[in-house]
Amino acid sequence: MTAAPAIHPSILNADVSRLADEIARICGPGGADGVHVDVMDNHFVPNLSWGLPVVEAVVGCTGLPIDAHLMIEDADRWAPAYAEAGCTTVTAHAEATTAPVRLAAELHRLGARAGIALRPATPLAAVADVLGDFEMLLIMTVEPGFGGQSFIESMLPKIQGARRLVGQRGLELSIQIDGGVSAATIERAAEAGADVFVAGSAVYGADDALAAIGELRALAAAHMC
Ligand SMILES: O=C(CO)[C@H](O)[C@H](O)COP(=O)(O)O
Ligand SMILES: [Co+2]
Repeated sequence: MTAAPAIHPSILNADVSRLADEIARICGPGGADGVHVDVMDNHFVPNLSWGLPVVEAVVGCTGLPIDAHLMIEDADRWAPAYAEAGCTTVTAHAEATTAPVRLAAELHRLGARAGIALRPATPLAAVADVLGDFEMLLIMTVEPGFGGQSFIESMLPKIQGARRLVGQRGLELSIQIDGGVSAATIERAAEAGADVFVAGSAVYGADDALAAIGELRALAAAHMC
């Protein structure tokens, strides 16, 4: 049995003109376990979001753990600054780092947890040998770049494979999924072995964000392996 599920709302589709209020909307009893901040550079993905100044502002306006998902090229160069900015976890894409073990060590030195992310087309085998150096594996369940897409069901075996590997090797590794997470999809992802769930539109598209988080958490908890 894995630990309790964690729900990390993505602020990608929040109202950025009122970001502090939008973050306050997910805080409170039974609220978010962390804030997921998507950084996009219009090179690694065909979209541009925000960079370090906005992430620093988010760190400054909540006591929740901040989870930076870096969809940027040359993560080896840029990721450490997000650790220095106070992010709790900094996740780089496996496709955008040439030295993942060295990067994880640098993030740890700066006081952050290290995450490694996989695009849907990148197999688990690409990172299997380095997972012991990371605290979190992020399995993308949409093509990175945009919120509001449909969950890619064919990622379920990858999640199962990751959970198996964690068990076989006794790793202390969170398995996060990101993209298309909703009340309609979270149960299958939890059954497959995910334990950290990023949800953007399912939370920020709801009138009552706290209720949406509570529903997702309850569904995941009832189906975690
Ligand atoms: O990394 C991302 C997109 O690349 C976002 O975190 C993700 O898409 C969240 O939005 P939604 O829950 O609406 O799919
Ligand atoms: Co993300």
